[in-house]
Formats: sequence, structure tokens, C-alpha cells
Amino acid sequence: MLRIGITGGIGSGKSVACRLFQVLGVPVYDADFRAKWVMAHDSALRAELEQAFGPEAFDAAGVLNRGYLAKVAFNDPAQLARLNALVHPHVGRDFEQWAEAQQQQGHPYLIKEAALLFESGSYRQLDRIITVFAPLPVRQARVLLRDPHRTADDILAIVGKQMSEEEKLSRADYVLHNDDQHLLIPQVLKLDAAFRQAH
Ligand SMILES: CC(C)(COP(=O)(O)OP(=O)(O)OC[C@H]1O[C@@H](n2cnc3c(N)ncnc32)[C@H](O)[C@@H]1O)[C@@H](O)C(=O)NCCC(=O)NCCS
Ligand SMILES: Nc1ncnc2c1ncn2[C@@H]1O[C@H](COP(=O)(O)OP(=O)(O)OP(=O)(O)O)[C@@H](O)[C@H]1O
Repeated sequence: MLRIGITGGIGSGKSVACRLFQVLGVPVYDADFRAKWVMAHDSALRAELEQAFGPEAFDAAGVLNRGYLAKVAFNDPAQLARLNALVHPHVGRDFEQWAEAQQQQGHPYLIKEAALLFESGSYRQLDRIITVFAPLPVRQARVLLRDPHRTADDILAIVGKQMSEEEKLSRADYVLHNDDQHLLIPQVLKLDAAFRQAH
């Protein structure tokens, strides 16, 4: 069973591309979502997060305080490195368990979606990598629409914490162009056919 990774900068369209693969019946692992899930549900990790970032890491109801953590981590490289070092190993193990379960079900391939596939080293768990690409102004406009609580400066700060698009493109096996010039669906159909044939 092929393991395909999908990465790309903030707002490039990873989640939209993954929704298309899901429609085609492909199992998709969403690393951002699962990262938040393990942060909320793994009691050892919760304790480590509280120790590292203070009791504010969770609100009074025990819910992960994403706004607080985003402010702390996206404005301080040392804090972001600390957060990544705590969370990424859990996500790596969680993905392995999920991938093994998918294996039993006979799918020709599966997908892992992650903003930080190269940065976190998790590309090593995968056979092929797709980078979704859109120019920065397009990504900024899309994220401002999607996340009304984020400012243009917040987005630039996050962009500055991610690997450059050039490097992600040069390390990818495939590129999905998701600007306003190329149609996404035909590109996804082509890759799906290739992965099924390679199976
Ligand atoms: C700091 C957190 C709580 C902020 O949550 P919030 O809901 O405000 O933002 P969200 O998760 O949607 O992230 C916004 C965008 O920032 C980017 N991003 C997320 N985590 C990181 C990171 N560690 N480094 C760089 N960029 C990141 C992604 O493009 C993402 O879509 C959250 O991003 C988090 O827990 N990050 C650490 C876990 C992680 O690395 N996840 C990403 C890959 S597994
Ligand atoms: N081709 C497109 N045309 C118009 N809007 C798009 C297109 N692709 C994505 N979008 C929109 O842009 C926003 C960002 O897309 P998406 O959430 O898929 O990006 P992402 O790469 O998963 O971002 P993040 O790293 O922040 O999670 C979404 O609101 C999505 O609906």
C-alpha cells in the first residue's frame, strides 16, 4: 500500500485537495487535526504542555487554548520548537497506528496531510510527496477569508516559520498547482490514476 504525503504552505489548499481524494475513496490522515486531538486527549502530553507553557495552555473547561498557544509559539522560535518537539512524536505514532489499520482494508493507497511534512521529518514515513502550491498573495487572501481572527501579519509570521515554497517544491515528487490559473480536479484525477496503477 503506497503512503502519499501532501504538504504545502498555509492556505495553499492541502485540505481542499485532500477532500477531493476522499471523494475518490482514499483514506486521508489529517495531521493538524490529529495533533490537536492528541494534545487534548493524551494525559501525559497534556501534563507536558502545561509544564512547558503554563496552565493557560488549557482553559477552565480543560479545552486546548489554541489562541494562546498560537500567540506564544508563532511569535517565538524557541517556544515553537518546544511545542513541535512535544507534539510531533505523538502524531508520528498515531499515524503509524492509523496507517496499519488502513492496510487491513485493502485500499491501494493512503494520504497523510501535514503542513510540516518535511520540517517534522515525517516525510520519512511516506513513499511519495505531493506539494500543493499557490502564490503567497493568493494564500493570504484565502486565509483571511477562511480565518477571520487572523491578520495579514499573523499569516506572514506563520509563513516565516515554515520551509520556503521553493524548497518544498524541489523536494516534492509531484506538484498540485492550486492558483487561480490551473484547475485542481483534473490534476487530482491524474495523480489518483497513477497511484492506483502503481499499486
Ligand atoms: C499552535 C496551534 C495550537 C494553533 O492552532 P490554530 O487553530 O490557531 O492554528 P492552526 O492549527 O489552524 O494553524 C494555522 C496554520 O499554521 C501552520 N502551522 C501549524 N502548526 C505549525 C507549526 N508547528 N509550525 C509552523 N506552522 C504551523 C499551518 O499551516 C496551519 O494550518 C496549532 O497550530 C498547533 O498545535 N501546532 C503544533 C502542532 C503542529 O505542528 N501541527 C502541524 C503539523 S502536525
Ligand atoms: N482553488 C481554490 N479556489 C478558491 N478557494 C480555494 C481554492 N483552494 C482552496 N481554497 C480556499 O482557500 C482556503 C485555504 O485552503 P485550505 O484550507 O485547503 O488550505 P491548507 O493548505 O489546508 O491550509 P492550512 O495550512 O492553513 O491548513 C480555504 O478556505 C479553501 O476553501
